[in-house]
Amino acid sequence: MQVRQLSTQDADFSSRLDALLAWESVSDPQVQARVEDILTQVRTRGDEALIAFTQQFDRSQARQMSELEISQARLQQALQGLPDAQRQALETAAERIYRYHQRQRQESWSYQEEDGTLLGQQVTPMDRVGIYVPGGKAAYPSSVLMNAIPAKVAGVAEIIMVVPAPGGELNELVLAAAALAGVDRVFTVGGAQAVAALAYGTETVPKVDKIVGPGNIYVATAKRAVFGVVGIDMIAGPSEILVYCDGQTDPDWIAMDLFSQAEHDEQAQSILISPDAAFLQKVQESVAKLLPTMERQTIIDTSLRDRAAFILVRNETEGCELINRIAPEHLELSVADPQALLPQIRHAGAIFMGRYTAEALGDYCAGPNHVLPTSGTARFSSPLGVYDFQKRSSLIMFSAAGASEMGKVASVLARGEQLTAHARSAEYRILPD
Ligand SMILES: NC(=O)c1ccc[n+]([C@@H]2O[C@H](COP(=O)([O-])OP(=O)(O)OC[C@H]3O[C@@H](n4cnc5c(N)ncnc54)[C@H](O)[C@@H]3O)[C@@H](O)[C@H]2O)c1
Ligand SMILES: N[C@H](CO)Cc1c[nH]c[nH+]1
Ligand SMILES: [Zn+2]
Repeated sequence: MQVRQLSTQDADFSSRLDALLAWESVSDPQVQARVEDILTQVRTRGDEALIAFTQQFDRSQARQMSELEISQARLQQALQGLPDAQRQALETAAERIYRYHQRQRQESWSYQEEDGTLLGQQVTPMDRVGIYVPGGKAAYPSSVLMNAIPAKVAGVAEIIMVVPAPGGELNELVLAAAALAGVDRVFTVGGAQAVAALAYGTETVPKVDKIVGPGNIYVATAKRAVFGVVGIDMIAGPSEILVYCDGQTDPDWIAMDLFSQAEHDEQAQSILISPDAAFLQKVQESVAKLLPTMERQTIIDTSLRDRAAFILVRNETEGCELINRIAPEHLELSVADPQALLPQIRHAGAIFMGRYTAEALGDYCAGPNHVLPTSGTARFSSPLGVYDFQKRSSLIMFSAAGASEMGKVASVLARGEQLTAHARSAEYRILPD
């Protein structure tokens, strides 16, 4: 297995990189068309279509929605039945995620002007959110915690979770994580049909205000399509890792870090950038050596073949420019002094600093959220956080004196816009001299 080798000095470097990064390279017209059809069917036929797609894509035997909902008693049973080591690991991760996210909570604020006018912002939690927990090619109890804990910290009243259960098989850790995090309802449906059910509502699945969470390209494409009907957090599609290395880290470590994201999905993307050509070659040798030892060799192999690249840069500055252009979901700065590089990094979902900071720790238990923007959307999106579950309303309360003063300003501007009802509404409140 030879990973694609690029150099910034190649004449066609830019176009080859663009092709490799393009959203359309994963969400192609067939995916788009299939997702559109699924959304329409679930919107118009509700539960019936949801059940049919779950049979088709997840090999489910279910004939009615009651078979696709997991009771609270079953969630608790999963939590009580966990082996000690798993329960402890889950609780440690949950506690660290909770502690980190508590710092993100935004509070309402206001201030008063000299004439008594009050201005401010009232922060309120969302009423009902849908969390997508992936489950096609792997089970993700960690994603239950990463989705639900910030929603809880924000004070969301009702959390509806969807998770596919291929072949009808339930994952005990996923159910236990839902119990631990306090999820209100769990439906074992996935893919675009689950996104549609949450966005439009069905006879059984309640319509939510916002859908958050990661998923494969069908999920990411569906979330993008329903935005506007509901809120979404971001595009959190197939995983990505970009490692920048000065050439001094053990090449086996770097190869495994690249595998760690490639093993999620054939469409995951792993990129290594270095100014050291000999090091890139060494990592290539580590890839060849380690790949046959991997349980998910086939997925990793396809992902590396189709979507990976090793990129030779002239120097560190050029490396940082390239990082910002790619705007990866995960960035590892595997260098002696990562903090010195930090000021040059503007676009990355999460930045893992230093040779010891394997991205995998962030996936489970560092504390920050692992739901992160992909496909270059880290240019304008942030990690999932408490702020995704909070809304802000502006607060405005004029005193009589304040309304009089600002009434004069508003009147001039309104008349400039030829909106006389606006002008006269403001003028009524102007105090006589
Ligand atoms: N960016 C992030 O924050 C983040 C975090 C965790 C995981 N991930 C990504 O989430 C994804 C999880 O993917 P997964 O597949 O394991 O689980 P998933 O739950 O995202 O997708 C499974 C669903 O995809 C649908 N599907 C699969 N093939 C289909 C087809 N041919 N036509 C229509 N629908 C189809 C099915 O409905 C199935 O239920 C991976 O890409 C992983 O990299 C991203
Ligand atoms: N790397 C994923 C985000 O792209 C998150 C995850 C969960 N479990 C393992 N990894
Ligand atoms: Zn991962």
